[in-house]
Amino acid sequence: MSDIEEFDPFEDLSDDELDALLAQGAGFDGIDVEEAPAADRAQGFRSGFVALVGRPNAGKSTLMNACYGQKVAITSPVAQTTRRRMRAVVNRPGYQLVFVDTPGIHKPKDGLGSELNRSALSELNDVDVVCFTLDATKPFGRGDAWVAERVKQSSAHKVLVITKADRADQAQVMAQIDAAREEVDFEDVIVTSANERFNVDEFIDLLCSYLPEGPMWFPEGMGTDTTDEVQVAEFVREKVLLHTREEIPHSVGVICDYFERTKKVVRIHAIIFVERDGQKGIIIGHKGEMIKRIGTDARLDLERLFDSKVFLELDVKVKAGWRDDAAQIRRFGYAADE
Ligand SMILES: Nc1nc2c(ncn2[C@@H]2O[C@H](COP(=O)(O)OP(=O)(O)OP(=O)(O)O)[C@@H](O)[C@H]2O)c(=O)[nH]1
Repeated sequence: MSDIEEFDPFEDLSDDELDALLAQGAGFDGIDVEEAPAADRAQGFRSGFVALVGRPNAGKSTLMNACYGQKVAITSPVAQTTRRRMRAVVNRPGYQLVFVDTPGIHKPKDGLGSELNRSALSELNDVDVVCFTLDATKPFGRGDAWVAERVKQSSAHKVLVITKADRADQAQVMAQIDAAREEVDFEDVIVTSANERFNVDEFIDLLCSYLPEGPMWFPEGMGTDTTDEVQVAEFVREKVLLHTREEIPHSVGVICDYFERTKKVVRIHAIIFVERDGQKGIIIGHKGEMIKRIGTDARLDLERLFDSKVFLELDVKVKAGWRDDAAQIRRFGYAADE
């Protein structure tokens, strides 16, 4: 066994050691926006934060990626894919928009679910614009009304964003708009399809029109404040979500505990945590086929992301009941105040 394989942040490290590791960026968001470098800008520069909120699966992450022009947040058909507030910076001449993708707001079934809700709701008053994302293909339900009620209480500008218009007819879209408008007095409504890039640029222009005068929060060229280790953990988790079914996706947490970039190659080690031995067996698969598939798919994505050859090594470990354990949720980086 190599040193890397023996490394387990949950079992071998004290809390202090783990904190020191995390401070270096292992698995967690790195930059505090408050301390982000603010470049001097000519007067009239406008900037601000835009939160995408809505039910799980509404298409928030896909829309943010489309606005950014590259994959920064993972997406999947599995509800509650997003567990971290991911930020993506979009620059336009005279403007800087910082998108904040939030976890889908839902009725929580465990500690993790409650934490995800807290994380999403905490953004509502911390941003300049709140975008209520509403899936055009699903009828407006009680869950949507609940989210709408929270949006209504936000002091930010409010925009209704209908998503997945490519899969809905006009009557469905109109019904969604009418239902949402019954709940909230939106300042604007826009119908989009991230998949077909329909109204994506128009959406960005619309958001820019709401931005207050402000500094450049992130230097040009910095697209996200997410660390390499967080990107790795998220991309690996996405492949688990895409290749597994039923309870597995919700039981999985991933941490990247080794990341080394040289001129020629990126070497990575990540651990996939599940809650039960049976789940570990499913992730590994018959003769290791499943873990191999997850690893290959994640590696291909990471090679694109880092524009480099990547060596990715994965381990699978069991951490029973982590979703109801606040300390573990925090260690994965899924806590609301991360
Ligand atoms: N047809 C179509 N599908 C879309 C579009 N946008 C998103 N989807 C699909 O909808 C599903 C959910 O998308 P996500 O972007 O992960 O949704 P989310 O709101 O971030 O979900 P959570 O992480 O659960 O909060 C995925 O299967 C996407 O491919 C779109 O414009 N058109």
